[in-house]
Amino acid sequence: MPIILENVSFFYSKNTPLETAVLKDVNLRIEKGEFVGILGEKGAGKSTLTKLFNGLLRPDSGKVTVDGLAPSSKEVKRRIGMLFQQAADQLFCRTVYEEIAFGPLNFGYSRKETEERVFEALEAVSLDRSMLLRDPFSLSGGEMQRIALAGALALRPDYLVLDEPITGLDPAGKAEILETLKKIKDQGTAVITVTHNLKGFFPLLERIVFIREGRISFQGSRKEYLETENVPIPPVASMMRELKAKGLPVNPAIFTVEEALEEILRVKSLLEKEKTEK
Ligand SMILES: Nc1ncnc2c1ncn2[C@@H]1O[C@H](COP(=O)(O)OP(=O)(O)OP(=O)(O)O)[C@@H](O)[C@H]1O
Repeated sequence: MPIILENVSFFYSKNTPLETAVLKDVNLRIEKGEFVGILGEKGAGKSTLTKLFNGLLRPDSGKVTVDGLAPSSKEVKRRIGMLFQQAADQLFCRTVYEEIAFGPLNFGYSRKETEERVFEALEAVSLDRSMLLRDPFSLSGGEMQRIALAGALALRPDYLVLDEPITGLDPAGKAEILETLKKIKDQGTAVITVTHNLKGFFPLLERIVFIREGRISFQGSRKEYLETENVPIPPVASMMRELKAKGLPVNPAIFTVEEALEEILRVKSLLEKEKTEK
């Protein structure tokens, strides 16, 4: 069963002079196993939206359910793993082991079961067991992010919700997290990420939800997204669009640099063939 939002509206500081309507009549359904990108301008309401999924915030009107359960239930806290923007802010234990074990122990799993989950989660984020006794704060930004991710994975969530998970990481750290997320999704966990980083995420997204001023202004596939006006698109898609506008018969619905190269070479050989035939 999915995460379902029905006619959801949300205000900060409701019934005060500072009242701000952030989400307006949002309808959304996220299925298990999907890779969904939540995009939109700054302040559009993306982070607020994700906080409704697991009850960190409650809607002022409308309804949120997760597999038919209320977001405030403890089971939903297990089913939805959350990872916020600055992973370091989410870490607070003395060792990497304690950090990853925190969730399972808190949910009452035995020491043995917890240990199994710690090892499994560490493997999922491609880190070595030699790391377990390290102080999390002695790690690189990318490693810290992966430890925070492992902490969320140790509860074997059905949905992983991330807010700008690669912001601030170096290129190697970004690539590691993207690869890990792809693996997690391939194993059946839904990955839902708020991001401005289209370059990194676009090739992975199966569905895009675009928020504009608190409303969903678009939801659909990457291909449909690229056909939409007034939305930011990845640099590679923008280049293909320009080539098409210049009269080259390229397919503009391209998501990765590798595909772009292949498409450009295809068109090049097509044009050369046409020229020799004339
Ligand atoms: N705790 C809060 N109290 C009052 N207003 C808030 C609070 N958190 C966010 N807001 C406001 O709500 C609106 C939506 O914020 P939100 O963080 O959900 O947007 P966002 O789309 O995630 O933005 P960004 O891309 O900049 O992270 C913004 O105008 C923001 O200033």
